[in-house]
Amino acid sequence: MTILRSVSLIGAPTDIGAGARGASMGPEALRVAGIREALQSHGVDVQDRGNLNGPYNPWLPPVDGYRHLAEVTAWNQAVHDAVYAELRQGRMPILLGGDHCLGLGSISAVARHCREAGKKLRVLWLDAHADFNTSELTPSGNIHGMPVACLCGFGPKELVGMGGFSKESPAISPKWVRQIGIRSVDEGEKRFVHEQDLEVFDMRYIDEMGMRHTMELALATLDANTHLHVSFDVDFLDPAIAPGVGTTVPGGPTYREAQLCMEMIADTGLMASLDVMELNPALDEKNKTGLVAVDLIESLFGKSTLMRK
Ligand SMILES: NC(=[NH2+])NCCC[C@H](N)C(=O)O
Ligand SMILES: [Mn+2]
Repeated sequence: MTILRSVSLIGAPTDIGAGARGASMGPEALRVAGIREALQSHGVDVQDRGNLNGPYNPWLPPVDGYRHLAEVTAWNQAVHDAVYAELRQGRMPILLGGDHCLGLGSISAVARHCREAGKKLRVLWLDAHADFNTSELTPSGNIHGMPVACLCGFGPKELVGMGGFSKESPAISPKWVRQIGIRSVDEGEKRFVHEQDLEVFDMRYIDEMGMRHTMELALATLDANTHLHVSFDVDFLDPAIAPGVGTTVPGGPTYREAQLCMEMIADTGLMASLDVMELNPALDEKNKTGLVAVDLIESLFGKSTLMRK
């Protein structure tokens, strides 16, 4: 039940899977917002591994339902390798995105590590979107709308196969995923989410049942042998507190709801890897969104805003 106290920051400065340019500046904005110092103040050993490299963004239209598939693959392979290397060293990788297509590289590395270590995996997907599109369903071709589907085996072989997985034996099962904060799902994508039985706690659910009950369910049935991965798309948050993202959707969790969400994750002591995705400084206001993201990450590492010890 101990949180890994050795963390490695991995920057992935690209917006290759997104529908707006600018998430490529996310890693630096998180550093400027003080992510390293914030974690250190909670006793975490932090190594900043710097930024990964990859192809530039050619900004082309989709081909066969995918935008920039070759470039997305190259970036994800770099992320996969870097995340996997940290896990092998017993360190906790924190991926600084970059757009959410990179969740594929990150989580496939986590899944590979768990498979080898005989660990169970639970993925918490904090997002406004389900990111469960396929090339047939996508309205945009933007691959940041597809990583969850790819991880579950539905996508191009370049992405589905990363880490030695395949359509027959994908990186994760939909059963391992809990999505929280969802409020924008495309029509075909919605059908597919139901078909695959993804467990989605959408905003209507959070409105009616509250964040506490939501997180109790999302974190139920974890045990000491579970690797908890958190994929935090900053657009999970209400745009009032987090305007600096490419695909804002109104009606997200408030500051307090988000804090409670993070604190309850921290209470499990099981978080072993994290993605912080989609921060877009070009759309932000004086790095306000970067700062709120860092504040919430502190809560994931046990900062309590209240009178708790
Ligand atoms: N990670 C994200 N911000 N995803 C947004 C996806 C938006 C939309 N569902 C699409 O497929 O284009
Ligand atoms: Mn997302």
